[in-house]
Amino acid sequence: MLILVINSGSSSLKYQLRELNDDGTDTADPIQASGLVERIGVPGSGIANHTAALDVVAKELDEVLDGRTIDATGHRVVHGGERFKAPALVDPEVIRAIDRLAPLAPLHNPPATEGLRAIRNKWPDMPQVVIFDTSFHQTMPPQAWRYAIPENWYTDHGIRRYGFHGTSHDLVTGMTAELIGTDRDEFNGIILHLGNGASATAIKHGESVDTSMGYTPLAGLVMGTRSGDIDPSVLTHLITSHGYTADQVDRILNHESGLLGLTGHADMRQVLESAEAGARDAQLALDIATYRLAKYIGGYHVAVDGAQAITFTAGIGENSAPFRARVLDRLGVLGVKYDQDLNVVRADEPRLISTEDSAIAVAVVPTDEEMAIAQQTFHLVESADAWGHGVDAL
Ligand SMILES: Nc1ncnc2c1ncn2[C@@H]1O[C@H](COP(=O)(O)OP(=O)(O)O)[C@@H](O)[C@H]1O
Ligand SMILES: CC(=O)OP(=O)(O)O
Ligand SMILES: [Mg+2]
Repeated sequence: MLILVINSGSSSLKYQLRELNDDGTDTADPIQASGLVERIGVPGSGIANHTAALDVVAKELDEVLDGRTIDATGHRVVHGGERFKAPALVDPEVIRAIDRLAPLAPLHNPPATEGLRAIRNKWPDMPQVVIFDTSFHQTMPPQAWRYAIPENWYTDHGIRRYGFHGTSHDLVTGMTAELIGTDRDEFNGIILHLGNGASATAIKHGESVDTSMGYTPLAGLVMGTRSGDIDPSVLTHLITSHGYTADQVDRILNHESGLLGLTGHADMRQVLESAEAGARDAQLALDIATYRLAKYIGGYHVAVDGAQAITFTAGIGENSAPFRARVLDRLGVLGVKYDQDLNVVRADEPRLISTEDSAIAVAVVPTDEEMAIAQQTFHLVESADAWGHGVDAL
């Protein structure tokens, strides 16, 4: 089965065309094509919107497909609100529901529904599946997802913690349990997804019980360009006393803060290089980022009643031994011990970097959101087919 995976960002569209076996597993060479359309909606880029971006993708795919047809498309959708606790097969009502969630994710959900409609218009018979970043976190208990604000802000406006990167946290939870030889149902741990966006998730009995992102993906850890946690009064103060508009504050906290705001570099590699070269701002940025991350790990160790493993994943988590070392060096009080020789970049497979006598296992596990989306799309389309045949037979 050929599955197109679409990840619509606010100004970009990433895609992969993946080939799966009849049982839903990857073929030997699963990635048939992949690409990235950037600068969507940026004046002068020639790509006005996500519909135009999909025209570019369709042209690129035509050459690869060589007459074969795509069987289904799986879309990453950032916000599924409280409604979508699992992947869903797309119909017009589902698209409208995602549209209604747009106020919760103004940069992410509108491009996603534009993509859904564009594909429906281009390939009307192709099944589409939506997979939500928020779904995995719907198992959190209210003590983790409610904010201490008036109840009607939640009931009237949906203000609560949702959490993101769920596809990755879910996949990596299963892989970590397998790595340490525990049934997923019995696995308690902490997953650190550290990419451009970064989030930590507390896992109890294999499910999310807390996560560092909140109402939006701005909350929590220090990220490439996002501030993470900040006193909300800072925002109102900048607006009422320093002449900022709400839009400016929002843009600066999302796009000009984090590592970029502290050092001028959003990329962790550059921050580590400058710190090695003695730059004070880069050293401070690393201290802020690793100190905050270590505090989340300590908190989540409590939240899960004792973590069996701490897992690093995504761009920084998988590739940066120096960043991992700076975090782990802060966890001695928890009895965490790692092996410097194991803490190096190695082949793309899950592995432990802790010592035998570490109180908590430390793992590095490569995430693969596209693979997970393709597999979930496959299974939903297959079961819908089975259901469809069942209905026909009645
Ligand atoms: N070898 C490395 N050392 C440090 N950081 C790295 C390395 N390789 C990648 N990164 C970081 O990973 C980040 C991207 O992570 P990734 O998970 O690919 O992001 P996203 O999918 O959110 O775009 C980059 O900002 C970069 O700083
Ligand atoms: C939700 C989110 O933060 O996604 P990304 O890491 O892709 O920016
Ligand atoms: Mg990512």
